[in-house]
Amino acid sequence: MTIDPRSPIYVAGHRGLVGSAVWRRLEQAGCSQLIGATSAELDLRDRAATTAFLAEHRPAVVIDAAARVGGILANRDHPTEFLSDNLRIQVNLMDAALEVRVPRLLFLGSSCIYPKYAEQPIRESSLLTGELEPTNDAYAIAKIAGLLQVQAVRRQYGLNWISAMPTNLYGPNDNFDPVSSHVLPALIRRFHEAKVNGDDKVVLWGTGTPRREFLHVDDLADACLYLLNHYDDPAPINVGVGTDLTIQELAGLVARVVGYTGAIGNDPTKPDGTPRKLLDVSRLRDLGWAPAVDLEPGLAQTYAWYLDHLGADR
Ligand SMILES: NC(=O)C1=CN([C@@H]2O[C@H](COP(=O)(O)OP(=O)(O)OC[C@H]3O[C@@H](n4cnc5c(N)ncnc54)[C@H](OP(=O)(O)O)[C@@H]3O)[C@@H](O)[C@H]2O)C=CC1
Ligand SMILES: C[C@H]1O[C@H](OP(=O)(O)OP(=O)(O)OC[C@H]2O[C@@H](n3cnc4c(=O)[nH]c(N)nc43)[C@H](O)[C@@H]2O)[C@@H](O)[C@@H](O)C1=O
Repeated sequence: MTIDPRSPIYVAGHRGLVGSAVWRRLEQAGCSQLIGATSAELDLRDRAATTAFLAEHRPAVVIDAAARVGGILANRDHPTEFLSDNLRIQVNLMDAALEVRVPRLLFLGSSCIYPKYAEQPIRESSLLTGELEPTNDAYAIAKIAGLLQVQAVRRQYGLNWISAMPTNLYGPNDNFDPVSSHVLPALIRRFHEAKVNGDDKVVLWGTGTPRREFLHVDDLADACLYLLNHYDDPAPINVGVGTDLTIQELAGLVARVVGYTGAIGNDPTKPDGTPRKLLDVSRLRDLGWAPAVDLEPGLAQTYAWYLDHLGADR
């Protein structure tokens, strides 16, 4: 199945980290009928408004990059909203897409759907084989419900919908808020501010020992288009780079890119989360896709973007 660039494509969440990268990638591919709406224009938690929007625009493709997203503390401290908002956003969007029989839909989950102690690297078949990481179990359950909805619609209605499970992402348009962000943008900001203020120590949350895998969002966007053109299977597919590093090693890399030369400490009172979640990306590699952006140049590009947008609202 190949996406027709002249067909209407709705990118839900098109101003976010992922949605904006997907939008850029689709533009690059010559897609001329892109549809987007901010959450102020269309709150996807509003079922009637979502149904009306899909009925009006009748997209041929929907990419669901709209969600309540955040780092480890945001997830830990707001499980109610991470469960409720994400369930409502995805159920409303998929129900509305089903009503108008959208032929192709890509749902985005996350590597946190897999068990906390899954065998590494994590294969798609590990789903539901063990307990979830408690700091993000609400978010993970919402995402698992989303991929099951995709499978149910495929089975019952024969629509060619798919799910992808990306690893931790970073890049332009990320959330750099010190409390609600993920680790990579948080560290870019913290090391930058320490450099500017002449601080001699930056403190990391947790022990620094957890391992994480980081994929540049432009690679994810490219993978999304690739999957829409080449993937047609009910099973979710992992999207990652296939290598990981410790948070302490990541901090060293960010410090080097930012030009911070002071000490790096730890705050073990903050949660570590999952010890490791390296995705097995062999199914995606076998389909013929591989990432293009290495971590260090990707970090440098993201830091340059951060400097260009200092003080700007997302
Ligand atoms: N960031 C990461 O590391 C990872 C992300 N993912 C997945 O990728 C997807 C996108 O995440 P990401 O881009 O990082 O998140 P962002 O927070 O950067 O963007 C989320 C987008 O969702 C939109 N949105 C949120 N709530 C609503 C709502 N009620 N109605 C309409 N739109 C809404 C926002 O719209 P607006 O800007 O208009 O308010 C925003 O553009 C999510 O499904 C996430 O689970 C998966 C793995 C890792
Ligand atoms: C993508 C994925 O992201 C989330 O999971 P996570 O990978 O644990 O998220 P994180 O990026 O916030 O943290 C990664 C690691 O880094 C450490 N850490 C150090 N210092 C900072 C710091 O300053 N900020 C943050 N956020 N973490 C820090 C932190 O303690 C942890 O050990 C899910 O909730 C869920 O949203 C999801 O699906």
